[in-house]
Amino acid sequence: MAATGFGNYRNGTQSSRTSLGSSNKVDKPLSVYSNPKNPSLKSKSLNSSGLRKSAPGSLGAATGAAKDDAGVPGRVRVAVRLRPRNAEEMVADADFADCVELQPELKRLKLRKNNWDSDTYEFDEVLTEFASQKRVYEVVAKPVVESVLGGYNGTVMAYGQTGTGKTYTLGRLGEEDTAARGIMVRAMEDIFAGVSQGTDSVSVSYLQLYMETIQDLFDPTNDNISIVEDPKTGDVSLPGASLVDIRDQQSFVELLRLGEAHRFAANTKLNTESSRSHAILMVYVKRSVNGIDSALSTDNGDSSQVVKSLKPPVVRKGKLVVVDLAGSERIDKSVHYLAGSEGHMLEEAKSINLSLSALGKCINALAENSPHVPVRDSKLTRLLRDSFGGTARTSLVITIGPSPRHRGETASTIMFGQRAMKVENMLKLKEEFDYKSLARRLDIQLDKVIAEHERQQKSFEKEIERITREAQNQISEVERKYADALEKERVKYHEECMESIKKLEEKWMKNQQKHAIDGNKVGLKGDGSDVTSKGEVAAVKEVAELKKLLQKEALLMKAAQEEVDNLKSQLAQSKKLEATANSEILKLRKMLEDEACQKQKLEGEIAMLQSRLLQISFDTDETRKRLDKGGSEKILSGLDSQMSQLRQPQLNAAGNGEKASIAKLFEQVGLHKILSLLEAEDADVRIHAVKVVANLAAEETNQEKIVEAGGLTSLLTLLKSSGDETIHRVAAGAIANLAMNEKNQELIMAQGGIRFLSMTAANAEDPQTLRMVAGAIANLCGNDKLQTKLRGEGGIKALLGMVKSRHPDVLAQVARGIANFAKCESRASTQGSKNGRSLLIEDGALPWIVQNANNETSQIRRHIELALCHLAQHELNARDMISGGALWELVRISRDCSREDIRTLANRTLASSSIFQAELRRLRIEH
Ligand SMILES: Nc1ncnc2c1ncn2[C@@H]1O[C@H](COP(=O)(O)OP(=O)(O)OP(=O)(O)O)[C@@H](O)[C@H]1O
Repeated sequence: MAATGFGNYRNGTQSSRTSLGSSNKVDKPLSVYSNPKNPSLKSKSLNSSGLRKSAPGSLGAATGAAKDDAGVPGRVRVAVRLRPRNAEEMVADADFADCVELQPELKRLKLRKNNWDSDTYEFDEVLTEFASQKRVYEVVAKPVVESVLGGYNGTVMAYGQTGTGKTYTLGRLGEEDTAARGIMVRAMEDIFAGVSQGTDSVSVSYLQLYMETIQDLFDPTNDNISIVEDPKTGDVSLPGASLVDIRDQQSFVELLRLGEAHRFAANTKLNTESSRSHAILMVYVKRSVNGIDSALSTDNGDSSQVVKSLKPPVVRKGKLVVVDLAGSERIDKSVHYLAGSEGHMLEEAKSINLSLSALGKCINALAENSPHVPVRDSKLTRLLRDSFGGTARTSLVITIGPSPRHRGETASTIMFGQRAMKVENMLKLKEEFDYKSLARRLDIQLDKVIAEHERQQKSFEKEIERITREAQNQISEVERKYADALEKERVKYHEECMESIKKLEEKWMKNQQKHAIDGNKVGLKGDGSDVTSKGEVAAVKEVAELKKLLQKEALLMKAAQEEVDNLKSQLAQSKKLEATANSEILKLRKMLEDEACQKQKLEGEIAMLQSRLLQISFDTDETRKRLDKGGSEKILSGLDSQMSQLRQPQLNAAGNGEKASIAKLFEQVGLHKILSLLEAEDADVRIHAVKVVANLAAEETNQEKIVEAGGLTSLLTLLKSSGDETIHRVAAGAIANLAMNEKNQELIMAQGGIRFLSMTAANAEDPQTLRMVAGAIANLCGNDKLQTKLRGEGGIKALLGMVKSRHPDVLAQVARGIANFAKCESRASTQGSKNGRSLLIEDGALPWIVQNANNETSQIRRHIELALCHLAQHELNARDMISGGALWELVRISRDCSREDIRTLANRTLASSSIFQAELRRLRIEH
C-alpha cells in the first residue's frame, strides 16, 4: 500500500520527539523553523510553483515522473491566532489580563499559569489580534496553495474553541470589505491566477460533517455521503458529493455563499450560532504541464512531425482541503453545560468530540511515530486520511481567545497545536499521463488533417480537370485550325487548278481554231512554211505561259506546305504542353498518396492509444470487480480465473458504466485496427494489443466477432512466430478463452492449433504460460468430435509434457484436460462409437493419473478422481488400470472421497465391472 496520511506514513526517528507531553516550550529547545531531517523545507524554500528542486528524495518535480512514488518530507506547519476581546469580554474581563501574551517577533506565546508564572511555546507563526486577514493568508495558506498548483495535496485546517475565529479566518467572503476576505476566497483567487483557462480545470465540493454524517452543502438533501479510499494509493474520494466546475472567482464566491447559507440554516435548526459541524471545502485542481500542444498547434501540414513528437500531456492533480473544524470544547465541560438538556445535544457534543479526539489521537500517534494510527475511529479522520500528515502539505491555524476564563480550553488548543507541529508529511506529486486528452487531441488533429487532405484533394482534382480541359481545348483548336487551313488550301488549289485547266483548254481551243483557219489559208496560198512558223511561235509562247503557271502553282504548293508545317509545329507544341500537364498531374497524385500515407500513420497511432486506453479501462474494470468481490481470489474451476472474472455477469452499476465505456471505446477503435496492431513492428505495441484482444476474448459477446475478423488466426500466428513469452502467455490465454466454444474448438484444430500450443508449451519457462496453454488444450479435450484428431496431433502428449512444471495451476489444467478427455471417451464407448482402450492410456497418462489421484490440491484431486471414474467405466481399460495401480485409487475414492457424488460414481463403477469385481475378490477386498 502506498504511503498515505494518517494511515501509513511514519515519522523518521527524531530525538526530540519522545513523549506525547513534550512540547515546543522554549525550555526544551527544538527548532520549529526547519525540519531537522531536511532543513531546506521551510516554506520559503518553495519556488513559485511550490515545487522543490533538489530536496533529497524529491521527485524532480519540474520534470515529474508520473509513476514515482517517492515523496518529499515536510512538517505540518502550525500558526496560532489570537482573537481580539469581544464586547462581552471587554466588560466581563475588564479587571483581568489576557490569559496569553504573544511575542510575534520571537514566534512565541506565553500562557499564564498565574500572576507570576507562565509557560512559553514556540509556533511557526504567532498572529496577534491585529494580524490582517491578508497576512494570515500569506503565512498560513499561501505556501499550501502554491503546492497544490504544483500537483500536491494540501490542507489548511482551523482548530480552536467555539467563537475564537475559525470561520472568521477561513470562511469570510469579504464582500463589503475586501480586506476581510478569508483563506478560502483568497486561496481561490491565487488558484485562478495560477491556472490557464483553456487547458486546466478547477472544481469544488463543499461538505459538512455532523454527527458522523457527511452532508453536501451545495445540495443539503444529499446527506449520506460515503467515503471511498483507494486501497492502492490511499487517496480519499467522495463520489456521492456534488463536484462543481468553476471558471471564475465570482461563481466560486456565489457557491460559497450558497454553502454557507445551507450551513447556517442547519445551525439555526439546531438553535445555535456556533458551528457544531465540521465544514470541509475540497478544491480539485488539474493542470496540464506540458504535452503536444506545441507540436499539434503547428499547422504546417507536416503531420509526420506530429507523429514523431507524440507524447501524452502530463496532468498534475492537486487537491486543496480547507477544514473549518467544529468548536473544540472539552467533553467534560460540554457535558456540564449540557446537563439536563436534550439527550440529542449531549450526543452531538460527544460526536463532535469523538471526531476531534480521534483527530487528536491520530496526531498524537503520528507525532509519536506510533506503529498504529487510529484513522478509522471517526469519519473526520478517514476523510482527512490523505490530507493530513501524509502525502499532503499541511498548515494548521489554531485559534484562541484572550479570556482568562477559558484558560483551560486555550491551553488544550495550544497543546493540540504543539503536537501537530511534530507530524511529518511526505509530499507526493500527483502526476499522470493524460492519454485520454492526448487521444482526444489527436482525434481533433486527425480530423483537421483529414479535412485539409480532402480540401487539397478536391482542389487538386479541380486543377487537374482545368489543366486537362485547357489542353484539350487547345488541341482541338489547333486541330480545327489545321483542318480549316488544309481545307482552304485544298479548295483554293483545286479552284486554281480548275481555273488553269480551263484557261489551258480555252487556249487550246483557240489554238485549234486558229490552226484550222491557218490551214485553210495555207491551202489557199500554197505557202505552208510561213504559216507553220507563226503557229510554232504561238505554241512556244503557250508553253512558256504554261510553265509560268506551273511555277506559280509550285509556289502556291510550297506556301501551303509551309502552312501545314507551321500547323504541325503548333500541334507538337500543344502535345508538349499536354505532357507537362500530365507530369503535373502525376506529381499531384504522388502528393495525394503521401497524404493518405500520413493519415494512415496517424490513424494507427490513434488506434494504438485507444487500445491502450481500452487496456487501462479493462484493468480498472478488473480491479473494480476484484474489489467488489471483497478482494477474495476465488479459484474458478474453468480457465484463467482473472479472465473468468471478466465474464462474471453480476457487475454492479459502476461496473456496468465502465463496461459501457469499454464497449464504446471498442466500437470507436474498431476490432480490425486492434487486430492489425498484433502485427505492429513495435514489440510493446504488440504486447499491448494482444492483451487487449485477450481481454476482449474473455467476453463471450466479443468472441464471435474476434474469430470472424481473423483474430484467432492472428493469435495462432503469434504463437508460431513471436519469440516473446509474454505474448505467448497472453495469446494462449486468449485462445483458451476462444476455445470455450465448440465451433471455435474446431477452427483451432483446423488451423493446426495443437501444434502451435505444443510448441509454445515446449519453449515456455513461465508456469503461467503453461497454465494458459494447458487450459486451452483442456478445453479442446472436452469436444467429443475432436478426440482422435487431438490425440493424433499430439495434444495428450503435450498436456502430459507440461506436468514437468509441477506448478499446481498447471497441474490443475492438465488434470482438467484429462478428465474432459476421459469423459468424452466414456460417453463414446457407452454410445458404442468407440472401441479399444483409452487413448489416454495408450499415450501413457495412467502413471501420472495414479500418482496424482490423491494430490493435496483439491482442484487437481477432483479432476483426477473424475478421470479415473470415467476410465473405469470402459471394461477395456480395466486390465491396464489394475496393473497400473488405479484400482486401489478407485477403492480409496469410493470410500474416502469427500464429495458424495464422486464417491457414489466410484462405487457404481467398481460394482458394474466384472473384471474389477473379480480382482477385488482375488485380493479379498470387500466392496
Ligand atoms: N481576528 C478577529 N478579528 C475580529 N473579530 C474576530 C476575529 N476572530 C473572530 N472574530 C469574531 O468573533 C466571532 C466568532 O468568530 P467565528 O464565528 O469565526 O468563530 P468560530 O471559531 O468559527 O466559532 P464556531 O466554532 O462556533 O463556529 C465573530 O463575530 C467574528 O467576527
